[in-house]
Parts: sequence; C-alpha cells; structure tokens
Amino acid sequence: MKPFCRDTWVEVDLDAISANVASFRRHIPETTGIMAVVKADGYGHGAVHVGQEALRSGADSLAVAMLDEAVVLREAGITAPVLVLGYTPVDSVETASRLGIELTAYHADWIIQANERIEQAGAKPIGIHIKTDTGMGRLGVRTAEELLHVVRALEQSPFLDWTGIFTHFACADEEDTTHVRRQHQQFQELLAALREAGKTLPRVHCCNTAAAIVFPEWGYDTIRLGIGLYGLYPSPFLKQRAQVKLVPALSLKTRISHVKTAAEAMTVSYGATYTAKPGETIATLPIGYADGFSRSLSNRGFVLHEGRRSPIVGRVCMDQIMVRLNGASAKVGDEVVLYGRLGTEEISLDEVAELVGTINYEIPCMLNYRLPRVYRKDGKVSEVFHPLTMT
Ligand SMILES: Cc1ncc(COP(=O)(O)O)cc1O
Repeated sequence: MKPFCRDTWVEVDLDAISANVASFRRHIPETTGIMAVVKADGYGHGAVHVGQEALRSGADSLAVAMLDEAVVLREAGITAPVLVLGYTPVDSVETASRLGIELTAYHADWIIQANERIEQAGAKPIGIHIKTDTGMGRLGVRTAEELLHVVRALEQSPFLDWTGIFTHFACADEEDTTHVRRQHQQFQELLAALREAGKTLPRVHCCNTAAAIVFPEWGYDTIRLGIGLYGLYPSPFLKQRAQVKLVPALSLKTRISHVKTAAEAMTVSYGATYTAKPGETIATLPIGYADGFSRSLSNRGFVLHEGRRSPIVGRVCMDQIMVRLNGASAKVGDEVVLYGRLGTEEISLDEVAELVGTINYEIPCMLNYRLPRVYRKDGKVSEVFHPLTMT
C-alpha cells in the first residue's frame, strides 16, 4: 500500500546530515563535542530521524526546545544525552527524571522547588545546565552574583546535578562581531567568577552554528549545532564566507494534478490576480498554505519542472497552487520540485525565505503534519514517515 495518498512530500537526505556533521567535526577542536539541535521537529526535517543520523555521524548529544520534544526522542529509543534548552515548568520535572533528560535552569527558586518535587516523587536526580544571559535578553542569569546564587541553590539540592553552563549568542551570524565578542567576554567573566569562588566547571558551551563557523576556538566542551546540521547557513553573510562546506538536506516535491493550455485569456486562482495569455500552459499542484507553503509566494515564487524554473501564478490556495510551465510537454503526474535541486537549477530555502520576507530557519519549520517525509540514505529511500497517519 502506498504510504501516502497525496503526491506531495518532503524529502530528507540523511547523507547530507551526516556530511554536515563531518564538516563541523573537521572545523572545531577535537576536544569539542557536537550537540545536534533537533528542536521544532528537527527544524521541520524530523527530529527522530535527523537525531539518529547525527548521533551515528559523530554528534554525542541532542538538544530540543521543550520537554515534550525530548519525550518523543526517548520514546523513539534514543538513549543519548538530551538537553531541553528552554524553560520547563517545575511540575514537569518528574518526567525529565523518569526519562533522564537534562533541563535548563536560571532561578534559585525553581531549583529549590524542582529538588523538592523530585525528592517527594522518589525519582532519580536530573542534570541541570545553568543558562547565562550575556546579551541575548531571553533566558538566564545576568550577573556573577545571580550566577553564584543559583550555583549555591544547586549545591544544596541533592536531587539535581550541575552538569552544564551555557550562553546563547544574538548576533554571531553578522559581519560586525562587536556584539558577539562582548557576549563571549561577558561569558568568560562569569566563568572566571565561578573559578574564583572555587567552583569546578561542568560542561561549558556557547556556540550555535554561526559562532562555531566564525569562532571554532570558542567550542569549549560542545557546540550546539542547529541550522548548519541541516545544510543551511545562518545568514547570507556567512554563506558568502563558506568556511564550512554544507549540503542542504531538505527538498519539497509534488506531482502535477492538472494541466491546461489557455485557449483565450484566462484568470487564475482566488481574486483573479493573474491572467494567463492564450497559449500559456497552466499546471495545478497539490500543495498550499495549509501545508506550510507560504501564501506570500503568490505570484512570486518559482518551481522546477523538467529542469526549468516556472513561476507560481495567481494566489496560493489552502491546498493547491498554479504554475505557468515553460514546456508544453507537461502531463499529469510529472514531478515538480518546490524546494531543492533539479539538474543544474535550484530553489534554495534562502531564495524562498527572501521572497517570503523571513529567514531560512522559518521555511522548513513551517512545513507541517500534512506532508509525509521520505528519508533517503546511501542514495535510496530508507524510510517513509507520515505525521498525519503515523504516530
Ligand atoms: C539556545 C540555543 N542554542 C543553539 C541553537 C541553534 O542555533 P542555530 O540553529 O543557529 O545553530 C538554538 C538555541 O535556541
């Protein structure tokens, strides 16, 4: 039986994931580990499949945004260390204890309450990474005094183990390195304050993809590799520098569901915003904004058919789009590439992000449960996972 009934799918090249891990492995110090960031369901690529491939390829831990995402990894049989990067409500700490998930903390009160809950539950201790805010302005302690207060709370919490300390950079992907250097300096000062107070540092980490590319010497115990794992550069500026070779892992493909040639002028889609001229070939494709294919690509985006770029014409609908094909040989069932390569042509996530007015991170994260994922390994299909029908 066909694993999915609509011929529109995400294709994830696990060989690219593996190659991207290897590229960073060569770029960072030997003593620095790789924490693969698979939050947001692997930036839309599938957290379990990407996490497993990253671990097979040299990553030694995984990171997610929330505890629920970590539960999915454990339920899939992943036993590697998993860190929750975001805030976890204290009433969820037993789950982290049961599954051996590390959490992020930056409040002494939270630490005291978490310790009490784990003790009351008779559960096993959990690892805690302290988050420092050196200039991201999001989560974390900001001063040495706050940091030492949190450390002391941890030291008085027998059911919590201090296993890490980290910070997150706000501008590491920019050409001007003033802000990122200031953040790193602040992070170093916080680490120095801990040493001066006689503390033994746990795992230290600060680099996201951008900082790992530009400042591999700041790798410390591990980098937190997100967008680069998926073969995308954090910014157009870093893509130009290309110090690390990356291979995009994601493609989005579909098949033509209808083809017609305009006998006379013919309007296309809602709002009749496009009028096909006589003789133009218009194809309908089964994908729309309800799949996470942005409506702002209406009359702006392109697709690849028979190795040629064809424009999206008319408004993107909830479930379908129309394109003007440049080859009259088009027929129902022909494969069309919406994101990715075909021959020498490519529609990159960077291009789509530019058209949509966002960053490349958001484009794959928008792709949702309606799209099955076809995983390829060693050049052939290794598995199909359909979020809509498979739990
Ligand atoms: C705390 C934290 N750490 C790391 C990442 C990964 O960033 P990139 O995708 O830019 O590598 C995200 C994040 O929120």
